[in-house]
Amino acid sequence: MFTLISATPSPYARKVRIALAEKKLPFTLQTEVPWDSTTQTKQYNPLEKLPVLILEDGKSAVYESSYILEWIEAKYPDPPLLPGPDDIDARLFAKKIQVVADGICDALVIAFFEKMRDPEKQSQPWIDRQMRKVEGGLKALGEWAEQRQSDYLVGDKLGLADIAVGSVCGYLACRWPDHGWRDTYPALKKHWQMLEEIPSFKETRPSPQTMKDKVV
Ligand SMILES: N[C@@H](CCC(=O)N[C@@H](CS(=O)(=O)O)C(=O)NCC(=O)O)C(=O)O
Repeated sequence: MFTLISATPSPYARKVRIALAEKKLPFTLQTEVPWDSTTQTKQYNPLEKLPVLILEDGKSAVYESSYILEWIEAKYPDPPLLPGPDDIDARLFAKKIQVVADGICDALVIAFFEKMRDPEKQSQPWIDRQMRKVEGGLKALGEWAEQRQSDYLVGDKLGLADIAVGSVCGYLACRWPDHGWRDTYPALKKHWQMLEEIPSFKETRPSPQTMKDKVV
């Protein structure tokens, strides 16, 4: 059986948890705080990041969430989470949506840790730059949510794009509860609320974690 190294707030790990559930692939969830010295990520990932999918041999591992999802889709194609090669533009669009969703998460994580520094060491221009990426990314997601032709962002069934967007929206709701994206982008809010009722989303809702070690 697979083991997934995950963390309770991680939007990247949530994508993988949802995909494994949607494909009915059983796995052991190994929840860690990747910022603490106790994490096992570096035993499997030279980049010391989770999520890490440890394969059935207990040693080989796949890491970087978008690559883990590509790996799962290639090895376990049914049910598909991407349009087929016969609809390559839709397939590529779904991956583009994941790029933006993950990029919002990346900027949020950078801003989060910049704000953990002693106030006099924080760079406001650096935080502002990250939050510009968050706002620009959310604007794009909001437009795609408005333009969708079904309940889902690409095609007419749950796919990678929905999983990535649901994960970043859930992360914002968890870590940035006062951010106004739900008022600014009602179509995105409606899409996210629909996703959160799906069992694989319900079972993977993010929650904050407590970091023991000093990170910055
Ligand atoms: N691009 C990576 C990002 C993964 C990532 O940043 N993971 C964080 C944890 S979380 O932000 O997802 O909660 C991590 O392990 N950070 C530890 C480190 O960067 O040393 C992915 O998509 O998998």
